[in-house]
Amino acid sequence: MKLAMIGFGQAGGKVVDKFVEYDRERNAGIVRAAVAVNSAKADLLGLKNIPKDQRVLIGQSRVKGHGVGADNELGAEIAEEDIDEVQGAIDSIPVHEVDAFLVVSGLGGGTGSGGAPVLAKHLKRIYTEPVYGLGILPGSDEGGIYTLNAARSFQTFVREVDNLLVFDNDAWRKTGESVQGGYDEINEEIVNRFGVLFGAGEVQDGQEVAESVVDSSEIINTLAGGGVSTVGYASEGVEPRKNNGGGLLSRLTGGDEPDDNLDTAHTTNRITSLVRKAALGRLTLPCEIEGAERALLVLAGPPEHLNRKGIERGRKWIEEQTGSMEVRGGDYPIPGAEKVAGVILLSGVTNVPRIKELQQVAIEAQDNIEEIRQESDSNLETLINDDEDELESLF
Ligand SMILES: Nc1nc2c(ncn2[C@@H]2O[C@H](COP(=O)(O)OP(=O)(O)OP(=O)(O)O)[C@@H](O)[C@H]2O)c(=O)[nH]1
Repeated sequence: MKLAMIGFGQAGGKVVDKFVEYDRERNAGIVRAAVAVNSAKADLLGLKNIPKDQRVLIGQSRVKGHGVGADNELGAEIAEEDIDEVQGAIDSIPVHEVDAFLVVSGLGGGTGSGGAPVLAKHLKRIYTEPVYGLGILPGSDEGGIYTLNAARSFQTFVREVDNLLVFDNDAWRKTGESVQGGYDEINEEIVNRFGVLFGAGEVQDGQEVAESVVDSSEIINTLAGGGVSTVGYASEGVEPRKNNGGGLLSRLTGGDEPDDNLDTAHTTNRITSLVRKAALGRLTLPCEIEGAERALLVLAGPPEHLNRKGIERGRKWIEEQTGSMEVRGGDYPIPGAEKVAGVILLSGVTNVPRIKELQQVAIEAQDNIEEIRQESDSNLETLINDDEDELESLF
């Protein structure tokens, strides 16, 4: 499907920048337009692929291009104040050619955390196309203020978008490695997973169209109904069939190769196991899949390694696991690809212990911050006033 992507804040900008690169390399046709919005000038300068005239600096009069320093209330305020400048960049997007908007942001900081929900609300008011969010949760080692920001932003963002796709940095941290160091790899993972998902339904001219190919309306219908979504992914390398599959020998022998049945069974089994691995492995937002309201299964790879039976079996299995009656599924044929990938979008998930944990830590952080603020006020009073109150201030 064709998206207008808007990256808000540093993480959002970097991820959208990477999406543009992914799209260009694979000719995937997902990113119809890309915009970056930030209150920090340096972050915008660091981007490589988003066109310069599509990078919007907001809040200049308030923060002079230096960012909001993890103050997401300020982030929300300046987004509201400068929404016309953001709209200016969006005005140059041929919106009639996009299927949806995707607002991408890290939820732990200030600019994106506060600004992304404001932008989503604005877009929904103006356009009829769906507005999705891609929200990135901070690592649990990032500290109280990031957790508090994320919990408040999450709550607001979910309400303002048609669906919030979530990626949890914490679940993707490698052991012994700080989240900071691993961002490049993490961003690669984000773009890869969501790239395959959104790339489905965007068949390019001249590309093969399988009978059960996923259409972008199936992605939209899976996301419709709102709430929170998570994505599972698994892949397996395959030998691209040499181009003589339909070549001279096979044509001379009538087309069918003798081991075709065996191949079909093998392909079906591979798909079934990929579906299980994708659903039971690491999700972008770890959660219980039972109770997910809707799901979409996409099998991407060379057409000769995809088959309807495998997808049907996978779909049934997901129905059993989630208890959902709305499980869609289909192919995303990529001729010449060297792997088969199974992607599962689980939409409307509600059993998410990670969010409950985040909220708990956020409430503690909020209480602590308030306590420390009060204490520090009284400590300062004690410091600056002499014990017997004998001194008088000048004015
Ligand atoms: N996945 C991923 N997460 C990131 C990246 N950079 C930052 N983050 C996460 O995003 C959160 C918010 O950080 P930023 O996006 O840098 O913040 P900002 O929106 O620019 O806001 P301020 O810097 O406070 O003005 C952090 O807590 C990290 O968890 C990145 O490149 N990839």
